[in-house]
Amino acid sequence: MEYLKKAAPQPAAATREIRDTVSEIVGAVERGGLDAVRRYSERFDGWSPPSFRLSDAEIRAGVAAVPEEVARAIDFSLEQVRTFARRQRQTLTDFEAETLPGVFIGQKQIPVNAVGAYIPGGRYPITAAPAMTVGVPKAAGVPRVVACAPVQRGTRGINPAQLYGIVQSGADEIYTIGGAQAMAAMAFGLDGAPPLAAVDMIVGAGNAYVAEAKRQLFGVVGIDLLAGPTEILILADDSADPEVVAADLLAQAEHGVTSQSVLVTTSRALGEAVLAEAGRQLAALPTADAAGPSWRDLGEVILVQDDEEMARVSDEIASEHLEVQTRDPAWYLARLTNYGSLFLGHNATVAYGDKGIGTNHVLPTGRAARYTGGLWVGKFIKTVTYQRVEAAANATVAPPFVTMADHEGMTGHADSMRLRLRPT
Ligand SMILES: NC(=O)c1ccc[n+]([C@@H]2O[C@H](COP(=O)([O-])OP(=O)(O)OC[C@H]3O[C@@H](n4cnc5c(N)ncnc54)[C@H](O)[C@@H]3O)[C@@H](O)[C@H]2O)c1
Ligand SMILES: N[C@H](CO)Cc1c[nH]c[nH+]1
Ligand SMILES: [Zn+2]
Repeated sequence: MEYLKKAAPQPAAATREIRDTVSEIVGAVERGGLDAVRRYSERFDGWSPPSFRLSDAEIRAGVAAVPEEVARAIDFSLEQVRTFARRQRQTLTDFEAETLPGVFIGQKQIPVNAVGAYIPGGRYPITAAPAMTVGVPKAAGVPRVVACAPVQRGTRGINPAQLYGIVQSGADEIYTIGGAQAMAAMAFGLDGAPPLAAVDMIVGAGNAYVAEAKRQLFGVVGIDLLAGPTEILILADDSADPEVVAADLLAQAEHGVTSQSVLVTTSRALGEAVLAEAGRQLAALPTADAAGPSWRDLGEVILVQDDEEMARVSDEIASEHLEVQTRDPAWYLARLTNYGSLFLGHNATVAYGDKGIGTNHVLPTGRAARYTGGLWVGKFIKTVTYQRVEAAANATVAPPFVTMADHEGMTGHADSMRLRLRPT
């Protein structure tokens, strides 16, 4: 393995300042409710409306500003994401098995009752975000989905295209609240007129304060996963087009200076061509863009011997997004084990996934793909279990379990089971 370009060491994920600020905000919202939310909203966003919850009239006025072509594109994206989520939902089934005569063990799929979805603002108000975090829980059958999004800087509301996406995705309540205070508000609930009833789970991507709030609120509520700065890894051989590979690396570098873009290749010629091409594409950008520093500091090009070594390095990196631009992508589909989402062949691109080809764009970062996949319909569904036992089966199951409980000294447990052996 040889580095044709090596990244600088990654900055630490959450600084003490962020942890302390978020801890203060979360504590204040828990104790002070709406007053605390208003205080932080004024401080960080200059935003203090009479009510944080959008009325029907405000929603109508907001979405009226969305160009028709943009609305149709968002509809298309939402439809793709919903279609795939519904197909995934069908893979989660209830069943009951008779594991011993008279012993019935079953599982049931129950949607979470109330979900809070955070829709991030930012330099790029991402219009596919509502499909991922509102549309998918709705496809799971979640009865109540609350959406929170920050006020768009310099305006008096949520970005209209994001608001359109939130509405079309089926949100039941919409609040113009951003940051850690939004996450805490959804987790603890707010008194007010109308009140915001606490949810059971909070999901979605956002800045470092939003991610840290999710981490601190885990336990009070469930969370989806900790989705940090975007990453891309491309595996390519000499069949790949350097212009396409460079464009795909720089597309994710656009997310910000903490985004990592890595190419692993079996071809020195391709690696060198991609480096030259990335330089050319960056120079052609109209403005000084985040992609520049991100690629310069965190971009990496690694040369390997063969497909097997390429797969081993890829599994070690465990990237959020993984593109395979080789002659035989099917071999990689069968071989690879660690990635958030896989993009197979020369036509598939992370950007398609980002904008809503069907898979979710909230994905594990920072090597979390070693142990989890991304957000999906199953995250909003609890697979719960049950047992039913017929009287005749007590004679089979009670004796070994009573023996175990007696051996452990757990007399209460033993008695609970012995009682089932009494003649009726
Ligand atoms: N992984 C994904 O799927 C994905 C998608 C879209 C956006 N993102 C990320 O979302 C983020 C959007 O950035 P953003 O910050 O503009 O929007 P945001 O919506 O994540 O956060 C805005 C809020 O941050 C809070 N905030 C700002 N400065 C603060 C401070 N000093 N102390 C406490 N709170 C503060 C404010 O309350 C504000 O409402 C980016 O980091 C982007 O990479 C990720
Ligand atoms: N790449 C981001 C995290 O998967 C999502 C996104 C949406 N639009 C652009 N990018
Ligand atoms: Zn992206």
